[in-house]
Amino acid sequence: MSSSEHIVQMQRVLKTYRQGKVDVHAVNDVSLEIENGDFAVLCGPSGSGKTSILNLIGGLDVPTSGSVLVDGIDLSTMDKTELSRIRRDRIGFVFQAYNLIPVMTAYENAEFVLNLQGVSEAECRQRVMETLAAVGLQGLEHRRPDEMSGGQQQRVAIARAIVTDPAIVLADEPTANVDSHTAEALLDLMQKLNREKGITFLFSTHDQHVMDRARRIITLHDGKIESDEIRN
Ligand SMILES: Nc1ncnc2c1ncn2[C@@H]1O[C@H](COP(=O)(O)OP(=O)(O)OP(=O)(O)O)[C@@H](O)[C@H]1O
Repeated sequence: MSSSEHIVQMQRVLKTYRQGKVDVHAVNDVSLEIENGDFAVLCGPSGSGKTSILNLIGGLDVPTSGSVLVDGIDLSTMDKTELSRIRRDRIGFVFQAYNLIPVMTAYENAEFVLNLQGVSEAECRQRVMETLAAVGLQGLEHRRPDEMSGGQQQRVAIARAIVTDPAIVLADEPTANVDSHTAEALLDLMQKLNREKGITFLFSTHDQHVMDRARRIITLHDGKIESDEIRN
């Protein structure tokens, strides 16, 4: 398989954190490739390295050694400005705690990054309205986060993550703060976006609902890949 079919390539990645006098290998010599268009899950016990891996792929953290390529770009060769541009333009993030800007409406939260990218007002409007409709928020554009349910807020977060047409969406426990009915609806939405728009999703989760939907389940233990199952 050529590298262009891999949206993520991690080669012999080590991430070591110093905790007091002890070195913790949060990611311990992990090599991992994620295919373009995949719907993949990182699972494993608490502390096994799921968030650390997402942070490395998302350019929020740098490896102690080894390399991380996203969409063919070696993140270690990027300076801070280039890295924040890659994060802004090529990677969508969805977090457990939604991380919306509280004083902004759903529309403004989804629009924010497009403004940073310098997209024209007319194009912004079209893309934001289309994306909010795609995540089922038509008519709620003017609501602020505190006027929406947890599930609706997470839909705004998903809209914000996909409105820029990223290479990959990294979702760190996206269903952890919603009830199981809402979790299923959010997963329906993300699966639809994956199927219809070809957006690659990589999740970290403890949630069986998420694992049940995954095309690939990568299980971590003590910073290492314990098993890697591809399902049809
Ligand atoms: N910033 C940090 N400083 C020190 N140690 C860290 C840091 N981030 C993570 N660790 C350690 O690295 C290991 C892996 O943590 P990580 O958060 O990646 O695990 P996780 O699988 O996402 O856990 P959880 O399911 O609880 O979110 C843990 O031992 C954790 O304590």
